[in-house]
Amino acid sequence: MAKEPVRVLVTGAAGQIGYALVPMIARGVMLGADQPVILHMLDIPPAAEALNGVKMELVDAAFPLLKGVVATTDVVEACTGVNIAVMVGGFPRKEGMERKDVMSKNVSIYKSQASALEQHAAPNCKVLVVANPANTNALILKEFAPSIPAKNITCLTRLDHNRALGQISEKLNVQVSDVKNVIIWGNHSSTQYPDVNHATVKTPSAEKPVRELVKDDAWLNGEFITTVQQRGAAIIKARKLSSALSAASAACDHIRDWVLGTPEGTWVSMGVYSDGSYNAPAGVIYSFPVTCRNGEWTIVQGLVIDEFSRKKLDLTGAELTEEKELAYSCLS
Ligand SMILES: NC(=O)c1ccc[n+]([C@@H]2O[C@H](COP(=O)([O-])OP(=O)(O)OC[C@H]3O[C@@H](n4cnc5c(N)ncnc54)[C@H](O)[C@@H]3O)[C@@H](O)[C@H]2O)c1
Ligand SMILES: O=C(O)C[C@H](O)C(=O)O
Repeated sequence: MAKEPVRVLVTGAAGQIGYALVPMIARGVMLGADQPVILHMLDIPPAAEALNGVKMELVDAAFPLLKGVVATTDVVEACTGVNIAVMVGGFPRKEGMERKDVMSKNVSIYKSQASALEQHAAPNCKVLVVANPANTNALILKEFAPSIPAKNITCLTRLDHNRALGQISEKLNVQVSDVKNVIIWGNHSSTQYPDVNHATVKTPSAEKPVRELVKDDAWLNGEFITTVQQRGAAIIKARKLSSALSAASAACDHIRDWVLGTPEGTWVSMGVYSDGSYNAPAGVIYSFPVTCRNGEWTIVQGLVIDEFSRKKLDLTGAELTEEKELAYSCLS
């Protein structure tokens, strides 16, 4: 029997991530090749015409899984009945700006959209915040939507996770699909800590630790980390626009693994409401290694954190605490 369609909201759908993301969702990349979807697309009035153009293209693409499209500038209409909300709407970072610089513009959007989601989304709606500052926008959304369970509100650090996999794959000249269990700790910002201490590569004989294969701790503790931390800025410099296709693809990976589960023996990175695991600050949205099963994520526990890593986990945690304060000062 055919499955009931799932309603997926994409805010900022007329923007560049939106343009890459909505066809992926309509093709089944996010929820599976047998899962019909109804797309809800929200943007602001100046983008209404462009949004309608995206809707026209979705119709023209004749996606078999796409059972309906709502394209609107009305936040209530956009949020009504949605099962999944991918929050991309906001102002992107331009060259030379830190993600914090876009804070005041974006947190107020997340405060008001929190209420709309709380009141109108389907029960148990899963929320992924992509727009920067992603962790803090997600935190504000959580704080101003108190009836949505905290476990349902996440932010995107899967792009950073995938970037780390990509760097290791390039360095070792192995397939990216053979690399797993990197971790992004903390903030989706230049203080994030891409950690390979538990990462492995599938080789013809066995799964081997990344450190053993790379045999270059100076690179792993230096250039590798800064490359991943600065990748967003490098893309902006090269494209004069922030990453879009990789961000859209990572958003699909994030939701797919959350809903359908992570493969056995594999974890992924998600920004989730911190319970203080690994002595990260509690009460911020912090990126942890997680596994997912039955639509729920669980933080992987018991990983050994060495002294080098400890400092980096603390640094990115301190930035999130500071961002939280800044966000509240922007809102007051
Ligand atoms: N977390 C990540 O890994 C990651 C990666 C890439 C980009 N980003 C962030 O994602 C966001 C979107 O990037 P983009 O390149 O698509 O930007 P964009 O400017 O192309 O698109 C953003 C869209 O949001 C719309 N918008 C603005 N305010 C809105 C509101 N109140 N409600 C609904 N829509 C609204 C704009 O009109 C625009 O169409 C930015 O904040 C960017 O920094 C995050
Ligand atoms: O760096 C940015 O602002 C864009 C995005 O967050 C990215 O990581 O590509």
